[in-house]
Amino acid sequence: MAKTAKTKTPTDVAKLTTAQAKVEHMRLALELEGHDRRYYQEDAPSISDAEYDALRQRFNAIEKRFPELVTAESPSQKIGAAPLGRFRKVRHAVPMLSLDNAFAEQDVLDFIGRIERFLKLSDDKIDFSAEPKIDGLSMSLRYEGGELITAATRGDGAEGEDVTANIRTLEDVPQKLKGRNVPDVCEVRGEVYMTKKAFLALNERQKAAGDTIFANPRNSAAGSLRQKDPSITASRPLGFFAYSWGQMSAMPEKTQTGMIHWFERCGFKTNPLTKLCHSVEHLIAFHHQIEEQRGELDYDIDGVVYKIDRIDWQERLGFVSRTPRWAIAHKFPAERAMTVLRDIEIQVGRTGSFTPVGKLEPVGVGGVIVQNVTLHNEDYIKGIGNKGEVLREGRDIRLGDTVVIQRAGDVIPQVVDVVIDKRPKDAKEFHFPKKCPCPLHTDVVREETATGEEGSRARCTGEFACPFQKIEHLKLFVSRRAFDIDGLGEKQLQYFFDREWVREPADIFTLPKRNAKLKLEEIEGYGETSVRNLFAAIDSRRRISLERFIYALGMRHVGETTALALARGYGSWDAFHDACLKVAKGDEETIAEMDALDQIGDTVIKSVAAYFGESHNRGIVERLVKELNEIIDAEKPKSNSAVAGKTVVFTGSLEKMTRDEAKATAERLGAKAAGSVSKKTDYVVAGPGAGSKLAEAKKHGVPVLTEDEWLKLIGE
Ligand SMILES: NC(=O)c1ccc[n+]([C@@H]2O[C@H](COP(=O)([O-])OP(=O)(O)OC[C@H]3O[C@@H](n4cnc5c(N)ncnc54)[C@H](O)[C@@H]3O)[C@@H](O)[C@H]2O)c1
Repeated sequence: MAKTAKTKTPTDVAKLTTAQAKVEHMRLALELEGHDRRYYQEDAPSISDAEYDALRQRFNAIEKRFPELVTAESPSQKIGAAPLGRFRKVRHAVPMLSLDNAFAEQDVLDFIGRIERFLKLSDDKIDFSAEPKIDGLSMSLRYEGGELITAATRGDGAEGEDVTANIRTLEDVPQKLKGRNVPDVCEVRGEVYMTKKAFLALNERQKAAGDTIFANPRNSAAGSLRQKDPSITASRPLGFFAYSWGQMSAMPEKTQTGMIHWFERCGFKTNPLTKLCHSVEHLIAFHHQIEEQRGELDYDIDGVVYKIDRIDWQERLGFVSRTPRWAIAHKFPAERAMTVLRDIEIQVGRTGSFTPVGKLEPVGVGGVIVQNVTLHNEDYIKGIGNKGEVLREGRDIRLGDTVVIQRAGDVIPQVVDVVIDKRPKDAKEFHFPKKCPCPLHTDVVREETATGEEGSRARCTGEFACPFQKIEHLKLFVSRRAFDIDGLGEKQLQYFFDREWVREPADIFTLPKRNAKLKLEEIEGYGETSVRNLFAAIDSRRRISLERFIYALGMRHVGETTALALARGYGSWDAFHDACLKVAKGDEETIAEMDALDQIGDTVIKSVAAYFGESHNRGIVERLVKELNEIIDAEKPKSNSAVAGKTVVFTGSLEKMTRDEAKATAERLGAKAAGSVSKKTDYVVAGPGAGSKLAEAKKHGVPVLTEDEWLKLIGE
């Protein structure tokens, strides 16, 4: 049963204790990682950009106050997300970076102040190139001998996806650069976007054909570009504006604006609103002017980018982790609109958590028709929750209310205000369900937070008995980081689920056996080849690593990192399974053993106990294991390597591997990969763009290795 709500507003960062900061830092890092994955890899964000920016600002404020919490893995050090396996990977010759954000004018003044101090300027005049910030996706186009040879997305900044065939279908991208004396190697970078008109027309066509409806032009541009079949990309109207460059064998110009004109001479389109500004007043006036024009533009923009015009100064200023020091994005405030809330529906997620979704009278906000709005949780609807402090503290949301919704280049907008004057007499209070809307009508409880307190989210207690959770769990089971079954995406899974062909993970593995009856090849969209490929993909997963297997079980609070920690801690499935059964029975010794494992605490243990305490779950696991050939033991960290017991910090961008890979290799060899440099650090491995950590290493006399030296040291 739902307990009484607790009113909680986040503690001011300045008042956080070290312990509180650590917990919140970890929680926010996990939350941001999830959002990054959904946004960059799946083109399907679940919160608005404004909400995301607010989370990130708080996260950054915590790291600023507690710099010891910054690790190489922190979202503040990362760009975008690693490319998915769908496309060939392309390593960028020069990393593709993100941009620092300014929200208020003071942030812009601070940015300029930092530049003046860094360059030690006194009377020198700084010129800026001010450019609309196009809300699309960045692209790097590599030309050799003037010919287009590769096109890659940003990915995680170091590696992107090879989308050359798709990019070749864009009219705005020349196959061959125009003009004489074009440098031998030119990497032209810019933004791929879809106009608002094209986006609305595409959605109409998608709707008529019963296909995916895109949430906004950015998503539809990303989705249209990242198609396996280039003819689909060709049928979608995508534009490209050039504004930047990567590797250049020679620089044809000395300024940013000069380069923009050069791009035009090469045959590219550049944004016509770009302006050379000579002072901060100029920049701010330009920002206001573009903000006013924003609604009339045919493409989405979410701010203005200011860049130092002189390229030699850009080079001197360099980078700080994921952003250049010489540029900043001055964002626009979120767009708002007023509409009526008609209904509230409850969506049930994989772990049974409830998300109330507000059904709105459709309204246009910044070129997008909005019909749904996330209402987060019960407290939020009552106006008392964490998110409730946004303008409407104390004001609840009722069915029939006129609400102000906000969207900032985002997908799921949020309610920022309730117009009490417009509240109709018959506006109805919303009673949060005490039973799950699934056919089983299971009880609902309030979720616990990572620190064990009562959270604001409600959750169905049905676990795998609840059909809503079952399908969500199956989606996780086949996802890329779990069993990763090629050809078995959400759509196919839903199809099989609705026909009761797949109701639990083991059913996936018995599909080939049952096909004589099911005849998948007769389903529309399938054929003999695709069914053969699907079965081959299923068979190839009958051998799986222990950490993936544990993650795929979908236990609450057991994400990838925890799954890895458990796998490493127990080594084999038998040992882990045995421990889980004992934990479920309350065996104190086994609980203490699990508790002693690195990164495992009370919350995970409770969740393991709850999961294996259910006979239904034990049956699911048992039937699944029977279908597999091998659950591969987890590799225990090696202790006889040259780096066993050493502490290493990776900084800058690495050329031959991602930071994640580097860290994982170090850990496998028994080293500890730390996030910050101290006297205790044994090695700092520094790649291009290394900043403060390199300076720290020098200060403490810690040996600094190049990536190659590191690889030599570990014998790879
Ligand atoms: N809603 C979510 O769940 C979610 C998740 C992750 C990120 N986001 C959004 O994405 C933003 C962060 O994304 P990001 O790291 O790509 O940074 P960013 O979008 O704030 O800025 C960097 C990007 O701006 C683009 N850009 C457009 N015009 C440009 C120009 N003229 N010059 C240079 N760059 C230009 C480039 O693609 C570049 O990669 C956040 O502020 C957030 O709003 C949202």
